[in-house]
Amino acid sequence: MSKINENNPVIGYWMSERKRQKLNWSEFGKVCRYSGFELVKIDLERPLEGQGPFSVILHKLTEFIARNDQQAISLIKSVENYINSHPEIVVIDPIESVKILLDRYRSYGIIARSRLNDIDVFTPIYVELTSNNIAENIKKLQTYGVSFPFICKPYVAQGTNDCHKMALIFNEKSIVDCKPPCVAQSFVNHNALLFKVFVVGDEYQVVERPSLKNFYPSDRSTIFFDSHNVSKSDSSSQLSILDPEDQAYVPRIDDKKLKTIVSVLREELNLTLFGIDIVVENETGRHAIIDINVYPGYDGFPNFFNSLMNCIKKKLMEKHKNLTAENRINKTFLNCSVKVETKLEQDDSGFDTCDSSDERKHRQLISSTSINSKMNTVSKKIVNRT
Ligand SMILES: O=P(O)(O)O[C@@H]1[C@@H](O)[C@H](OP(=O)(O)O)[C@@H](OP(=O)(O)O)[C@@H](O)[C@H]1OP(=O)(O)O
Ligand SMILES: Nc1ncnc2c1ncn2[C@@H]1O[C@H](COP(=O)(O)OP(=O)(O)O)[C@@H](O)[C@H]1O
Repeated sequence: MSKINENNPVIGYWMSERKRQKLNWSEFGKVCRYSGFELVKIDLERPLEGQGPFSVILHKLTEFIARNDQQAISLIKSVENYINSHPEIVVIDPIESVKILLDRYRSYGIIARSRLNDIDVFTPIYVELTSNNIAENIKKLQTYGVSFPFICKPYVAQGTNDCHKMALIFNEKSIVDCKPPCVAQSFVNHNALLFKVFVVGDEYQVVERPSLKNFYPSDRSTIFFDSHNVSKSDSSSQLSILDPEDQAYVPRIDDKKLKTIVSVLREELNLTLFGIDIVVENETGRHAIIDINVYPGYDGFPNFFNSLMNCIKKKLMEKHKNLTAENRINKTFLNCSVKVETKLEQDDSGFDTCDSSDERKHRQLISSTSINSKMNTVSKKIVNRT
């Protein structure tokens, strides 16, 4: 086992204590040490500048990004500033991409506009409701074609206490149960089976989870539920028990489609760690994406930490390659400029070509590129590749 020394690249991370425990994160510390990395928890209350240098920053800051108070805003701002002034660091994942996914309306828009349409993968019809005016909401639902029953989902997708509190609405008189701002989305019958896809860079794993049973428009009153009581691996909600006539049919996911879904969304979202929730519509077999999550729980993903390590190494290699290329381009550019200046002025141009800031950044990264030689130390297992 390699020993940590000052030259070892550092992975700075931040996630809540709850998530650390859920993931059994100290095991990842061992995987890091084994691969020659040091894993250090970032102290968000201190300036980041003094805590590095980091080769990688891995974070789940959704609870701060989702909050709108001054303290959370300035905390995220300072992390963003630090990241912006250190382009040599691999960031998993870009805060800008995370922000998009925390907004359900925006993430559905990305799916709806993507080329997933071409393979008949869709997001169920949705509309945002921002007002408490019932007549206005009825009109909006009709205009956009949202049908009964539909699910009312809080605007914010992750990171708050209320973001998993949903309402299943069966008729017009219950529209009063919508709590704007929210997204109203047509309910797709899918025989209570949810396919959860966990993505780690170019690897992914699909697990099956319980989901809501089939529902139809009716006079019944609204069903309020917390999604975490329905679709976790150990959930056993009454809402998931199929009616006897539905029990024979078992939805299947199409592996080819799944592969395309993952590769299109990786590209669209610019994320490394995310989860996609898919249901397969009864009768048509069409695949509907109903939710995308930032840095999910990976419950059921075999050897998640090894995959995460492999992914980090690949991303460092890519970053190294890009910075080297950028550096080469800059050098060429500088050389040209120097030549032009020399020609024009027949004089010392004043350019300092030997220690550009890019080169300094490059050196900082490369001090950690003993990484290259460590590329193959982690056993490579798993799964499907995009
Ligand atoms: O693991 P965490 O940080 O508790 O976050 C959960 C988790 O990502 C969970 O995903 P999954 O592992 O069950 O797929 C997400 O659940 P949903 O798919 O039901 O949305 C949650 O959104 C995350 O919760 P949080 O809102 O606390 O970020
Ligand atoms: N459009 C939909 N059609 C059918 N069922 C849905 C739909 N959207 C959500 N669900 C059900 O509600 C649950 C929670 O919805 P989801 O959007 O994934 O919320 P969360 O982000 O809280 O997990 C899903 O696991 C699924 O059972």
